[in-house]
Amino acid sequence: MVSTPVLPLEAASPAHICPFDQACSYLEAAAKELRLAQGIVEILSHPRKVVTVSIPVKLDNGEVRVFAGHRVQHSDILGPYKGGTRYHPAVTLREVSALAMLMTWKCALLGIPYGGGKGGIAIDPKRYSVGELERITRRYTSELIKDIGPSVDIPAPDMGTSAREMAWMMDTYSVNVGHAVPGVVTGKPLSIGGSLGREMATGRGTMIIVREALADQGRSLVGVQVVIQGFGNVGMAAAELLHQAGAKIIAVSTGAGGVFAKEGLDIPALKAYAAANRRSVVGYPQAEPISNADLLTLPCDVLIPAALENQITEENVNQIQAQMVAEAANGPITLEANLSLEARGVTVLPDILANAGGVVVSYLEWVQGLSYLFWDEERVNREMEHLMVQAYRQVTQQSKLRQIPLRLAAYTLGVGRVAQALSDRGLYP
Ligand SMILES: NC(=O)C1=CN([C@@H]2O[C@H](COP(=O)(O)OP(=O)(O)OC[C@H]3O[C@@H](n4cnc5c(N)ncnc54)[C@H](O)[C@@H]3O)[C@@H](O)[C@H]2O)C=CC1
Ligand SMILES: O=C(O)CCC(=O)C(=O)O
Repeated sequence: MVSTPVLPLEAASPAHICPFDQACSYLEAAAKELRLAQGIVEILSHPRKVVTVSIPVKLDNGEVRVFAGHRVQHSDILGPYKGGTRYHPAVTLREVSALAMLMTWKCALLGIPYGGGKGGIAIDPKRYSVGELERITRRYTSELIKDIGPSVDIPAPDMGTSAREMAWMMDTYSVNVGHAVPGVVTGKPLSIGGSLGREMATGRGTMIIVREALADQGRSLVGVQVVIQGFGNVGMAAAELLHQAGAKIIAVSTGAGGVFAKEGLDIPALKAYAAANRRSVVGYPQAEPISNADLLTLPCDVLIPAALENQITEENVNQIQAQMVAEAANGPITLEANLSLEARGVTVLPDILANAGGVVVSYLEWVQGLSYLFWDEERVNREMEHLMVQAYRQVTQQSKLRQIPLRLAAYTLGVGRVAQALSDRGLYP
């Protein structure tokens, strides 16, 4: 359906795992369900702006390297572009474009006044010193100076970045424009206008959505067996909060491998172990080692992929034994695998709902900053929970009303709101 090649810089990856093609397929499915006009779908199938920059940086050893950085602005129909900044070696323009599109539907679904954007640098941050990462981040920000801003495009952390990178971005932007602009990024340190609760927000949101979905099945979190792939910002927060709520986290993993304990892991102890071991859980003594592949297929009540895209594919979907999969990561299930899980009656809680807690608290951070009024953590968490539960209820109602799976229900809500705004603004001829 996409008629013009808007992402000419790279060849598409194989169709079944190209994240941008997958994102377009979900858009098309929602558009078909909503019977949207062809022109609207055509407009929404293309990112509005695609920026790729070269980032030349002198490394500590004197060598000069050039990294590729991207920022994709998918839609600003509902407000400024909003979305994280990813540092990972597998970052490509097509991946960032897919993630930007997901942000558009996510913000619309949650009812927050943003469009969708995403950024990324193709780099393995673990291989660079703090000084090198700072120089790379500052140069990336300088290159984007005309494209970002508190009412234009507001970056935040994603995989491989954190409050530290957001502080460098905020400082670089502020120095360039000549005055402090805290609202140019969210997920900042508290010292420069960050919000309480942002660090745990994405994992907290996932915990809330899993809790609500279990409650709809007449179950509580207590004693529920959970497996989590990824033990970074999102996976660790989800693990901690689910553990506190009485769930049994039986396995978690990082890129280097995972750990498994049938009776449940001691999450605070594992967190301390990872903090002392370069964020890896490998070698944690109170559990058995397990590979990332085997972890995904463990029998459990809830599987939470919280790392990369395309982890549950046609190859392993038939081995997935979880009764519920909550997508804390963006796009961890391929199109075909998703259909297969849905056909088997597995409850799939889609990314644009299950990981929306992060952008919701980013929004609350932006609102607090703009109003120069900062809230306590209890209020931030309460406001976030309200928006998450409201969106969950809307998705389940839509699913029942239209007799469609939760993912399509979430997409019809997100896409439908953007399409309505597009039409109301008169941008559709
Ligand atoms: N940080 C945020 O606020 C948000 C993040 N997300 C999504 O959540 C996912 C994770 O992001 P973060 O936790 O922020 O990243 P992070 O960089 O803090 O942590 C990533 C974790 O995944 C692990 N990992 C990497 N490759 C892996 C592999 N092949 N197998 C298993 N584990 C692997 C890493 O070791 C690390 O534990 C991403 O898909 C991101 O887009 C979604 C919404 C908001
Ligand atoms: O907090 C934000 O603005 C964006 C978070 C994000 O990148 C995501 O939800 O995928």
